[in-house]
Amino acid sequence: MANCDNISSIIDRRLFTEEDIKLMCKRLGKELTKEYAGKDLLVIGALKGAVFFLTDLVREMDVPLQMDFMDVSSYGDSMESSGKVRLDVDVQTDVKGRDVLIVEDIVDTGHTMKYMKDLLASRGANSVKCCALLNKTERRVDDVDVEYYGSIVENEFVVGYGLDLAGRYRNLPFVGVLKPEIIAKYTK
Ligand SMILES: O=P(O)(O)OC[C@H]1O[C@H](OP(=O)(O)OP(=O)(O)O)[C@H](O)[C@@H]1O
Ligand code: HPA
Ligand SMILES: [Mg+2]
Repeated sequence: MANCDNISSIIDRRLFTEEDIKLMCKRLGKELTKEYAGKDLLVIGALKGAVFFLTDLVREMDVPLQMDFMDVSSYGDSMESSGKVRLDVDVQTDVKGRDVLIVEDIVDTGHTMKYMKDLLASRGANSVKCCALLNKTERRVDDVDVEYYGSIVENEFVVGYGLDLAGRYRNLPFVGVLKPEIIAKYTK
């Protein structure tokens, strides 16, 4: 395990500052307010990565909505997807006939998003769209529509604002890239 005495000792580069993220949430909140006006919206957050983005995003949305969560994971302690999505905790809400918006921190290979979209659609949701803070298009394996996103991100492993490496660094208030020597401690 790598120690994290302070942020500057582990971060190589900051890609998205707190201000950048705030602006993305505001822009997306406005777009989603238009999209879901007059609809019976159910927002589903993908735990654990989406937790900060979801709570900031929904507070920028001026529509009545309900929230639920699904705990899905496929990375474990690795920087590569296992290719298998594990559903640890399911939603408690009946999605039949509902307009569903899945909120994610990142769409990378697309395995997780495709899994969630297919599952919720198979349960009879009226519509299933998604909103991700980051869209790592270069790494896509599964062809899945990402209807709303904050920014495209290059093919680098990022942490912060919910995004983790082996469960750590989620609580950084910005998104950045770890120093190579920190990554090395997790990959040897
Ligand atoms: O597009 P993909 O290649 O599937 O990657 C994206 C998914 O991977 C991460 O979750 P992870 O499995 O690490 O679980 P976590 O959200 O609990 O960190 C991230 O939060 C997304 O849910
Ligand atoms: O770049 C990433 N960082 C953290 N978690 C992730 N899950 C998929 N891609 C990433
Ligand atoms: Mg996740």
